[in-house]
This record gives sequence, structure tokens and C-alpha cells, in this order.
Amino acid sequence: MAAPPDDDVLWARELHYAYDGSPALQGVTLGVREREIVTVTGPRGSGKTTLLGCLSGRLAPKSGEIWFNSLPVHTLGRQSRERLRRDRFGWIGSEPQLVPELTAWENAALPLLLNGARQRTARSSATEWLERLDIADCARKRPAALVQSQRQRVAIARALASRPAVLFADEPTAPLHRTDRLHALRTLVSAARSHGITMLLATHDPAAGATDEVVGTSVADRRISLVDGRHARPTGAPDTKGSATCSLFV
Ligand SMILES: Nc1ncnc2c1ncn2[C@@H]1O[C@H](COP(=O)(O)OP(=O)(O)OP(=O)(O)O)[C@@H](O)[C@H]1O
Repeated sequence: MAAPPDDDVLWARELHYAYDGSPALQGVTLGVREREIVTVTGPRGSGKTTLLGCLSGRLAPKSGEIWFNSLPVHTLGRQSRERLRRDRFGWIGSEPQLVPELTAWENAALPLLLNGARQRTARSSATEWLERLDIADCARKRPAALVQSQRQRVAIARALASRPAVLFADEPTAPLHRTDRLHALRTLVSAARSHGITMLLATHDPAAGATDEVVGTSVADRRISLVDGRHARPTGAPDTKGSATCSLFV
């Protein structure tokens, strides 16, 4: 088993994943450096969610290797992967998935509380992120009393409050309106920058979304494009069949 390059915090080689025999990832290889912000783009169904799912330990690939620093994620059992996800990774999906019985601040503080933080510390960290995301006035409300865009911002606060080493954001601004999307994206990117969080941000065709703001202004360090579960080749690039290294566009 080859060790990953030293300067990559996350590294994957020849990842394959299939749903009921139908391939979703077909030999994806990539490395992500510490503090890097990488957007994963591609049309619907190109494998972005599956890639982030495998890299974050939510899905176990059919074959291939995934390393987080010197830890071979692909060899870990379910419980160890869950611990890794809880302790070191953050996840924001396109649906907020909050705990309905908890208030907004309790939801945002939940990962910290599960990791043993004191209630006061967890509450102050959660509240700080709710403020940054302009929803401090919702802190005491339960998800049912919030609109979808507020719920999503609580989910973003929850992911940031625990200061993950790597944040996986899968279409994180999908439920938000354009102005809210830009604000949430800027908060996400500036939080990642200021706290040294490595981030993988999946979005479908950047031309269609607010992630223009991130990709187009090169706020992201790099973009990886997928098509049909493989790396897309830049237009005019030679056909390096079998090679699956990252496309560097930005
Ligand atoms: N739970 C599932 N069961 C069966 N097939 C799935 C499942 N999830 C994804 N797929 C299929 O796997 C392929 C990759 O899907 P994936 O969701 O990873 O792509 P995506 O680029 O994230 O798409 P989107 O932008 O729509 O979220 C698609 O063909 C999709 O239909």
C-alpha cells in the first residue's frame, strides 16, 4: 500500500464506487493540500456527492485508497470512520438535516457537545457562528419555526462551530436565495481561510450558480471537474487514457 504524498492532507487513488452495480465513480485520483479550498464541479449525476461521500468516510468505495494524513481511511471499519467523521471532518449537505427537538443554537453546538465540550463553550461558539451567518435572532427557535434558508444556515454554523480539519460542503447553498447564497459562501470561504480549514465544495456547473463568486474570482484555490464519475479533461488536452490526476483549471 503506497503512502500518500507528505503535503496532502487528503489523498485518494483510483476510487471506484457503484450503486447496485451502476458505476458512479470510475477511477478518481486526487490530492488536497492542507488549507486548500477545492471546488468539485460537474453536471448533475457526475459523481460529486459520491466523491465527497467516499472522501469523508460516509461511503466505503468499492476499490481504491483514501488517506487522511497518514490514516488509511479505506481500511477503517464503520465505527472508526464514524469517529473520524465526528472528530475531524465536517459535512454540509444541500438539506439541513437538523434535530427537530433542539433549538438552532443547540443544533449548531451538537457536534461540540458530543465531543465533550462544556455547554458554555459550545453555546458561545455556536452563537458566534449563528451571528456571523445573520441568524442570531433564531438561536432559541426550533427548526420547524425556521424557513429553509435559516435552517440551512444553522447547518452551516453547526459544521463550522466544531472547526473541522476538512469540511465537505455538498451544494451547501442550494436551498438559499441568491443574496443569501453569496453571503453564506463568503462566510464559508472566509471561515475556512481564517481557521485553516481545508474545504471541498461540490457544485453543479459553476456557470449556473452563485459559486461563480467563488470559482470565478479564484477565491477557491483549485477546481476539479467530473463527468460520468471520471475527471473531465480540459478542452484540447491529450487523451491520457488511464491517467486520472486532477484537472487544474483555476
Ligand atoms: N442512492 C443512490 N442510489 C442509486 N444511484 C445513485 C444514488 N446516488 C447517486 N446515484 C447515481 O450515481 C451517479 C452519481 O450521482 P451523484 O449524486 O454522486 O452525482 P452528483 O454529481 O452529485 O449529482 P447532483 O449534482 O445531482 O447531486 C448518478 O448516476 C446517480 O443517479
